[in-house]
Amino acid sequence: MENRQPDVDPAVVATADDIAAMRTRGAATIADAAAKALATQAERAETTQPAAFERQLRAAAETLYETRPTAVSLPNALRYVLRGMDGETVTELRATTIARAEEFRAELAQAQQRLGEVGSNRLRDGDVVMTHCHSTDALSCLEAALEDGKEIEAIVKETRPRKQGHITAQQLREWGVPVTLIVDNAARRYLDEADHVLVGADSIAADGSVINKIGTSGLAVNARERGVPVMVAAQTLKLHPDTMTGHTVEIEMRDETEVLADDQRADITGERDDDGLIVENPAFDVTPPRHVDAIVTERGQFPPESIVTLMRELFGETTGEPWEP
Ligand SMILES: O=C(COP(=O)(O)O)[C@H](O)[C@H](O)COP(=O)(O)O
Repeated sequence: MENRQPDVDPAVVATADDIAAMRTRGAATIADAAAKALATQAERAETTQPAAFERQLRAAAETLYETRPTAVSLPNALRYVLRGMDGETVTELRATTIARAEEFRAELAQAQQRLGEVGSNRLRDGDVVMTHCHSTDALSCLEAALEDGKEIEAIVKETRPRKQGHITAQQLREWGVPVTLIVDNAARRYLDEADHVLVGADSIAADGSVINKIGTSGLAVNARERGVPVMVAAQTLKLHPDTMTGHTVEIEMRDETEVLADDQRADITGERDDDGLIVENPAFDVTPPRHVDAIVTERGQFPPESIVTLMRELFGETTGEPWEP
């Protein structure tokens, strides 16, 4: 990523690059990395002027924010850290910002653990869980169930085009969970063997819609038809405050080469200079609340339609750009 903000520390630009290129990915992990990057910016900001310090922190937040548009955990993390930036001198501003970032990261880890315990209560000994993509919140539920001594098996969807299902399979095998890895197209067939669908979320809208990895909505529709409950594991950090005032969540469109490499495109188009072949690569989709049974958060589980009550309690009615004072 080009550093258009001259005062932004190279470490922050590197974090932003990692998020944009998906070397750092998944909503909670992105939020954690962003908070850490703001702490680094605070540590390294070279100025004795409080106003300049604040400007640098806001520029760093903007650089991080511009990486990927869908996971609201990113602006929520930036907003949380910047709201803790307080003091009359650079020394005070630095200390409060770093402390706030550390607090955010600790709370993130705690929330994930608490959420896992709640989600685990929905799982019974011997259950088979179908997963989509790789979600640390969803995995936390499985980890807690295993710690409770429950035997769990998993059917893991590959998750084209980036195959994050492999990361899920790797983690589950490390924990000793029997894993059946399937291509996405086989999900409906294998739903007959599943007791739960368990996914994470990048954002949750005020009406209870769940925005998660592309393919989640189709899976949820099929699960409903098959009578398999759909559980969404999402810390309250995934609640999207702007949706309370009618905004929609932007769905990231990624590069076509993730779907079709240049040589594969050439195989299709041959010698033609073919602009009639269009490849679309949306990274996320929207699952309507009627296809979701429960949203599991660190504050308990909620039917999707009631999530707005929690959002109002947590965010009030006002938001703005994360870097705005
Ligand atoms: O859709 C994805 C990741 O998409 P990508 O790979 O494109 O970032 C995950 O389900 C959510 O981010 C939740 O993850 P977590 O529970 O870890 O926050």
